[in-house]
Amino acid sequence: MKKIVILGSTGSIGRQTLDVIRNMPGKFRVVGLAAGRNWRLLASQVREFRPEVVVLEREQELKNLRDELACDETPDLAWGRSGLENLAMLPQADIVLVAVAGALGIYPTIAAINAGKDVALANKETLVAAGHLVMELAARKKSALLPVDSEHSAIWQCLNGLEQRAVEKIILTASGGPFRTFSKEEMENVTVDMALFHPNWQMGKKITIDSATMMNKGLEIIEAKWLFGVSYEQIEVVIHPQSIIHSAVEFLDGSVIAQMGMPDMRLPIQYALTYPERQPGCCPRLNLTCLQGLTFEKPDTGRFPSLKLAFEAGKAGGTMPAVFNAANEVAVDSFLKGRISFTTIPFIVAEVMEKHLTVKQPELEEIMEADSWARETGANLIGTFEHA
Ligand SMILES: NC(=O)C1=CN([C@@H]2O[C@H](COP(=O)(O)OP(=O)(O)OC[C@H]3O[C@@H](n4cnc5c(N)ncnc54)[C@H](OP(=O)(O)O)[C@@H]3O)[C@@H](O)[C@H]2O)C=CC1
Ligand SMILES: CC(=O)[C@@H](O)[C@H](O)COP(=O)(O)O
Ligand SMILES: [Mn+2]
Repeated sequence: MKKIVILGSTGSIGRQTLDVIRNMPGKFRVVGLAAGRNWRLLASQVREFRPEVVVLEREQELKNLRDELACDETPDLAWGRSGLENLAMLPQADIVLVAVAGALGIYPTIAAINAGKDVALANKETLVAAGHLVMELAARKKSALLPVDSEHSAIWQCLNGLEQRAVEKIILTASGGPFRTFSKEEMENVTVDMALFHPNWQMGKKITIDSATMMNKGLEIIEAKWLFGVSYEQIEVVIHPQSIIHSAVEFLDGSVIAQMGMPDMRLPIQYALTYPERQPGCCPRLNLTCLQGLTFEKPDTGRFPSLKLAFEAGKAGGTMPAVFNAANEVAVDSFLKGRISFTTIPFIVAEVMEKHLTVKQPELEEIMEADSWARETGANLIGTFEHA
């Protein structure tokens, strides 16, 4: 039985991971769970899965959880970044699933790899900000990085052990989000609720906004570069509104292999957890004759500048992708709070990138410094918008 730690168990990926595990009795034992503030949901997960260690973001919610679980057999409890990192290194764990949102994921991912764990990585921001460090560390520690992001799981499945030098290009599919057909002017007036309505996937708020700006695809371009060792010239984004083809690989001989399935994250989660095996699970089946048709379009970088910014950040390298990511995180947060408009998000990211002096081959400390600088610079810019 594989022993698993889930970081971000109360979120969209975390809850779906627990569903996968629930539907594969006898295959997994949940030894650790971490969440942010949703201690009530965490308490019910603790009662169901009986982990040995549980972590929350802050001490105050941890007290609530302790009181809530008082009559039960209580697991070891911890809080904060150190709690998260220690949980990622839990000696009895075989695999750590990282599904916290944002650059916060860097710390437990590095901790898990350092402890020699296999890492099922949903958190794309980690590779965007610190890809060169994480990939090098994983290779050195012989820790497997198992992609969970649907497109990267698809590419991984298409490659299926084939040599990377046989790859001509990676075709990264994108739904285009809720504003795929909107004009620039129409996008200026969209509301938070409109942006939170993804046509195909139910996800956490941050990634849902990223899908609407197509920043998600930008982050995924950089994630793919690190996971599959390709150049940016070998990555093509194709809009595929139905989200049935999760991505494809074109090989040197012209053959294109694509991975298909219903848009349900439980399939890539399950594949990462059972790899290298395939096992029956709870995912809905794809019936090709029931599909209305699969369509494809070129992305429009005029309406969705995030894609262009991602290629620029990735090609600049060094600390620039961390700045790209952090500026986006603050901008998305401000949009969700109603402080800036939707189209201001990529504008803020572009402005912050413009001001940044890239540090080449940065250490983790320099990446985190660049991340903090970008958040502060982004926040100041956002302030000028509010007072304008
Ligand atoms: N959702 C999806 O379908 C997909 C998501 N991803 C990626 O996976 C990651 C997670 O996304 P998603 O599940 O949608 O996000 P959610 O916002 O739904 O979940 C985030 C999780 O992280 C927890 N969390 C937040 N802060 C902390 C903290 N300080 N310490 C510990 N836990 C914390 C939250 O806890 P709480 O709620 O208790 O505060 C929650 O459990 C992102 O990087 C995203 O890009 C990738 C592909 C698809
Ligand atoms: C489910 C998943 O992997 C998301 O990253 C999804 O791909 C978002 O859809 P977009 O293609 O709209 O960004
Ligand atoms: Mn994805």
